[in-house]
Amino acid sequence: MTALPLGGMTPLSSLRKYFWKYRVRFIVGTLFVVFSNYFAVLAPQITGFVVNLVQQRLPGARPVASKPVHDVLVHRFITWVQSAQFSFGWLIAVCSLTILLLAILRGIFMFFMRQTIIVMSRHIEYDQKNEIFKHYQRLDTNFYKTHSTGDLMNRMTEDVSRVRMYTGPAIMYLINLVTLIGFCVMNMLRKDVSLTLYVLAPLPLLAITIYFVNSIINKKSERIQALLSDLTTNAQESYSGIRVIKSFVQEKAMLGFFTRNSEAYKKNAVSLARVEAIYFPSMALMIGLSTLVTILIGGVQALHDSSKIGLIVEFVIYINMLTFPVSAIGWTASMIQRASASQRRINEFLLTEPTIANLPEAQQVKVSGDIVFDAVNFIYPHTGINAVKQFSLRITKGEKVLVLGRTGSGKTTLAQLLLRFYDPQEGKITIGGNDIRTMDLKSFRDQVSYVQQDVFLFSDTVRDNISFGLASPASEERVTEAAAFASVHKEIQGFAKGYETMIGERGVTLSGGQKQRISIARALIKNPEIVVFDDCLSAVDAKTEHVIIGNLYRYLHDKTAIIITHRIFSSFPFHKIVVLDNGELLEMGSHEELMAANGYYAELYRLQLTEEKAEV
Ligand SMILES: Nc1ncnc2c1ncn2[C@@H]1O[C@H](COP(=O)(O)OP(=O)(O)OP(=O)(O)O)[C@@H](O)[C@H]1O
Repeated sequence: MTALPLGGMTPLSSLRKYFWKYRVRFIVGTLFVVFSNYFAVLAPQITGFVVNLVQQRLPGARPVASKPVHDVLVHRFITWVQSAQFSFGWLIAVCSLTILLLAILRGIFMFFMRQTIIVMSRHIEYDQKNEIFKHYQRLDTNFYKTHSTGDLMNRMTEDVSRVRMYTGPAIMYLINLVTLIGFCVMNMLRKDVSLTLYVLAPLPLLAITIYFVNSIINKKSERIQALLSDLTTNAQESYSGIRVIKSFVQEKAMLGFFTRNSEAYKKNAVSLARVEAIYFPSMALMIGLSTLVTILIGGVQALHDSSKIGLIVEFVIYINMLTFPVSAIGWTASMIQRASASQRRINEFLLTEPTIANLPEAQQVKVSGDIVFDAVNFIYPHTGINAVKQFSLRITKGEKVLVLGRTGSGKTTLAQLLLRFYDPQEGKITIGGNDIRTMDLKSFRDQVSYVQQDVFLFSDTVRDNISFGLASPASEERVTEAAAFASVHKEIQGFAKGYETMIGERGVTLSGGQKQRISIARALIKNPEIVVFDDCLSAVDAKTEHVIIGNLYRYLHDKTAIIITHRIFSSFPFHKIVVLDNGELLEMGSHEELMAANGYYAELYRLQLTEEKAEV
C-alpha cells in the first residue's frame, strides 16, 4: 500500500477540480452575495437622511453644518425626492417604501445566493461521496484488513459533510462577510473616518473572542461526538450480542458499562452547554460597546453639527449589520480548519493506490484450468506471518483437488493468492502458462469462482443473491439450476416467497448450512472455469454433505476445482490430495498413495472412519 506524498499542497486544494466544475454557479453565487450586500448598505443611508429631515423640523433645530456624502444611487434618490416637492408626510412614506423595497431586493438576492452556493456544495458532496466509494472499491484486501469499517464509514459520512460545510456555508459566509464588511466600512469611512475607527475598534476583539470560543466548542463537540459513537457501539453490540449477554447473565455488567459511558457523555454535554451560554452574552457585550462608543462620540460631534444625528443612526444600523458577519469570522475560520482536517483524511484514502491492480500490459485472457503454483512464498504484509512457504503445485485442467490441513496451515491464504487478493512476494502462480499478474483482473475474476469460508449474503432476495455476479439478470432456469447443483433448490421452494424471499436483517433467518449453499449457488451460476470452495460445507452434517458433494461433482465434471476442507470426502475420487502444514506442502498424491504413505492423511482418514462408525 503506497500513500503518495501530498506534495506541499494544502488538503483543501484538492477541491479545486470541483470548484472548476461548478464555476458558473460559484461565480453567479458570488455576484448574488455582492448585490444582496450592496442593497443592504443603502437602507441605513436613507434612514440617516430621514432622521436628519425630522431633526430639521424639530423646534430649535440648528442649521446643518455639513452635507453628508452618499452612495451614487442614494444620492440620486435624495435629489429626486427633494426635487419632487412632496409634502413632508409623503416624503417619509416614499423613503419608508424605498427602504422596504431595498430589503425585498436584498432578500431576493439572498435567496438566489443560497440557491447557487449551497446547491453547489450539495453537488460537490454528491460527487465526493461517489469518488470515495469508487476508490474504496478499487482498494485491495490488505487495505480493508488494516482499516476498520467504522473508520471507512466516517470518511464517507462525517468527513464529507464537514467538507461540505466548507464548500457551502463557510464559503458563502466568507464572501458575504468580506463584501458586507467592505461595503459598510467603505460607507462609514466616506462619512466620518475618526468615528469609524472608534466604532470598529472593539470588533476585532469580538472576532478573536468568537474564534477562541468556537475552537473550545468544536473540541468539546468532537469529544461528545466520540462519546456518542462509543455509546452507540456499546448499545449496538448489546443488541446483537443479547443472547450471549443473557446466557452469561451479564445484563447488570452491561448496564453498568452503558451507564458509565452515558455519564461521561452527559458531563461533556453539560460543559459544552456552559461554554455556549457564554457565547451570546459576550457577543452582545461587544456590540453594545461599539454602539455606546458611536452614541458617545457621535453625540459630542452632534452638539456642533446637527447632520451628525442622522449619521449616528446610520452608524448604529451598520454596527448591527456587522454583528453577524464579524461573529461569522471566527465561525468560518474554525469551519475551514475542520474541513481541512477532514479533507486531509479523505485525501489519505484517495491517494492510497491498491497494490493489486492491473499492470499496464494486462491482457484479457481466456482462463484455462491448468494452474501452477511455482515456489510461492507469501508473508502477510501487516503482521509478518509467513503463511505460505515455497509452495509448488501443478493442477491440470479438469482436475479436482482436495486441500487438507490443520487450522492455520495456510489453506485459505492459498485460495486468496489464487484469486489475487494478495500477490506473493516470491514465486508465481500461472494459469494456462500466463502469470496471473499479467491478466486483466476483472476478466480473470469473472472466470474464477471463490466460495468463501465466512459466508456473506446481501440484504436482498434469494434470487438476487444467487445471480449477484452476473452482468445481466439471470433467467429463472439458470437460477434454479445453480440452486439445484448447490442442493438448496428444494429448501428455497419451501420458503413462503420462494426465490423472492428476502434475506438478512429484515428477511428470513437462514441456517448456516442454507447460507453456505446459497453462496455455492452464487459461485456456480457464473459458470466459471475454475472453482475454489473454502471449507464451505462446515455447517452441514456428514450425510447432507455427501449428497451435496455428489451434486457438485456432476456440475464440476469438466471444471477445475479446488476444495479446501477439514474433512476427507473419501467416497469421491479426487485427482490430487494436498496436505498443508504450517504453510508448507506436507503430503501430496491420490487417496491410495497417501494411505500407503501412512502419514497425516492416513491418520486423519482412520480417525474419521472411526468417528463415522460411532455416529452410525
Ligand atoms: N488477513 C490476514 N492477515 C494476517 N495474517 C493472516 C491473515 N489471514 C490469515 N493469517 C494467518 O496466516 C496463517 C494461515 O491462515 P489461513 O487462514 O490461510 O489458514 P487456514 O488453513 O485456512 O485455517 P482454517 O482452516 O482455520 O481456515 C495463520 O497463521 C493466520 O493467523
